Amino acid sequence: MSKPAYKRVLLKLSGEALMGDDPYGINRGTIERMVADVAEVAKMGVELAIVIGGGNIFRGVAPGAQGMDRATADYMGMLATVMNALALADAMRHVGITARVMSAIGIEQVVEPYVRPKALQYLEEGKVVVFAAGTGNPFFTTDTAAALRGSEVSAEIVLKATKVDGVYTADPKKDPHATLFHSITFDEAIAKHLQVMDATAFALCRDQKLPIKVFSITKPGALMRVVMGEDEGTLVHV
Ligand SMILES: Nc1ncnc2c1ncn2[C@@H]1O[C@H](COP(=O)(O)OP(=O)(O)O)[C@@H](O)[C@H]1O
Ligand SMILES: O=c1ccn([C@@H]2O[C@H](COP(=O)(O)OP(=O)(O)O)[C@@H](O)[C@H]2O)c(=O)[nH]1
Repeated sequence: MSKPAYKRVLLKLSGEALMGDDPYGINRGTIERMVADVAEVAKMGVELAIVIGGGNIFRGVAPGAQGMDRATADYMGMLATVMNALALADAMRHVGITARVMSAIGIEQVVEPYVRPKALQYLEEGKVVVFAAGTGNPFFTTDTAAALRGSEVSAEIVLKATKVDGVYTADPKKDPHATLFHSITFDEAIAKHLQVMDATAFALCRDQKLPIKVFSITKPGALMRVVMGEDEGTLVHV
């Protein structure tokens, strides 16, 4: 049997993808499918650090957050990622995967704080580490948290599992003529203002020479193909 292409990866799971076809929240079937994909990869011995988004929960409260101070709304978004992280870790437990949630903001009664050496230890022990609360700072995104944590734990690649199957010339949800890139450089992605990830995340990965693979989380087997180094999604590179 062929071997995985990576020993340690940082997987960014879209919060919004967790809602499946629901208007907001966590869809049971969707999270179970995602976790099944993740478990398959973890069981091959790939060390997995996960950053989870929060858009699925934040969407539900967004009408009430209108006009709210940006930083306050961002802290709500970070708390939303903590809920997703807890749900994800619990779903992993159900399929026999040991996961540890670490939060970037102090919330000790609920989850342990992020401590880099501890995270590295868990990864070496074969546990899945779920990073919650993004970077812990407002005005950032969980994509930037993925770039940051990926750099901190020396992941070989950031795998951005999202709702589209790669990076397009324009947002494929809005432009039916958009075409898919097989690969693209960080500088090109930033210069073209491609919105699939924010510029802060792209710039951090570029400076750390940490490649990103963008692929679909809803496409069956896509995560496994990416981990096996097969042709799937878009590679963003230096
Ligand atoms: N050039 C592009 N290529 C691919 N997707 C794009 C592009 N521009 C905008 N998008 C949009 O970016 C979304 C992914 O980014 P984001 O909203 O951060 O999702 P996530 O929930 O995965 O963090 C896609 O669902 C897609 O609609
Ligand atoms: O370091 C961070 C990470 C996240 N957020 C907030 O948390 C929300 C949820 O994260 P994101 O939108 O990146 O998740 P997604 O659903 O797109 O994966 C963001 O909109 C921000 O408001 C933040 O303020 N700082």
